[in-house]
Amino acid sequence: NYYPWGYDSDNGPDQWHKNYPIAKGRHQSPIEINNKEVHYDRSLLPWFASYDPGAAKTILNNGKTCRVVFDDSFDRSVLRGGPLPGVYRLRQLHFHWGSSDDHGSEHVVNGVRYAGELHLLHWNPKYSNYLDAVRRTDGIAVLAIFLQVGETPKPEMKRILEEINAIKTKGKEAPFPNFDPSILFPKSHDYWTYHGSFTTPPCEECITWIILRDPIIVSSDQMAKLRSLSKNAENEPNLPLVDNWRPTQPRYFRMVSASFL
Ligand SMILES: NS(=O)(=O)c1ccc(C(=O)N2CCN(Cc3ccccc3)C2)cc1
Ligand SMILES: [Zn+2]
Repeated sequence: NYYPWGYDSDNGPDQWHKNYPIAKGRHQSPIEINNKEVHYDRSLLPWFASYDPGAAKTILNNGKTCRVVFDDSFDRSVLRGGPLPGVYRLRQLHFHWGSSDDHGSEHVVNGVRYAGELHLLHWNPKYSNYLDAVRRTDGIAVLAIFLQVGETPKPEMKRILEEINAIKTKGKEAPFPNFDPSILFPKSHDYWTYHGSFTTPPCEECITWIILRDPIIVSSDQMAKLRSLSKNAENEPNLPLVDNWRPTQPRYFRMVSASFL
């Protein structure tokens, strides 16, 4: 009796371990980042993204998030440097957000919850494909950027949010050509990094997390736009797609390193 995972009380984060035992592992994400416990590592290198706008393909609503998919059939859009041993291919980006502006991010910084969190997922092409990379501790790299509500929103977010009307319900997909997600990055590349997992099932512990210290500013209206997505299919009763974030998990004996002082 397969019952899909979600974020409700009967299929939410506290239940995931029943079908995905790794969810109770020792390297789970997200986590709380506390400045007092961070290791300031001056040897950490800067990271670089070299993205080809032509790699952007489609934007979709899978009932769990809003995702933009990129062509990852060769090293076309890559992330490198920082804690990474080589180049990692950009495969998709997606968001997590709350039901109101005061929460919605997955990682929490010194007790601060942001309105949302943008994840750019990359995989290590030393493995034959994404599904193989998911099974390796150095298989995946996710660049995470916090969304903070403010008065001067980032105009670059508009392109994604304009497409929301075309993907209102689960299963809807629309062409999303010619988009370079690095236009969404904040000015500073300062980051924290640690080893963790997918924040959704299958919760594989294959991710090198690179979390930018500085958020990007979005407007309350832009967050409302994300909340206008539905997790149901077109012909079903409307269920708002909100609060698609996993609570923070135990850090156990993991080190969080910072690239900045
Ligand atoms: N929030 S996050 O960045 O951690 C994140 C969460 C989920 C995904 C995601 O789309 N998948 C995780 C595994 N992958 C497919 C898959 C691989 C092996 C077994 C089963 C299924 C789908 C990507 C990023
Ligand atoms: Zn995510």
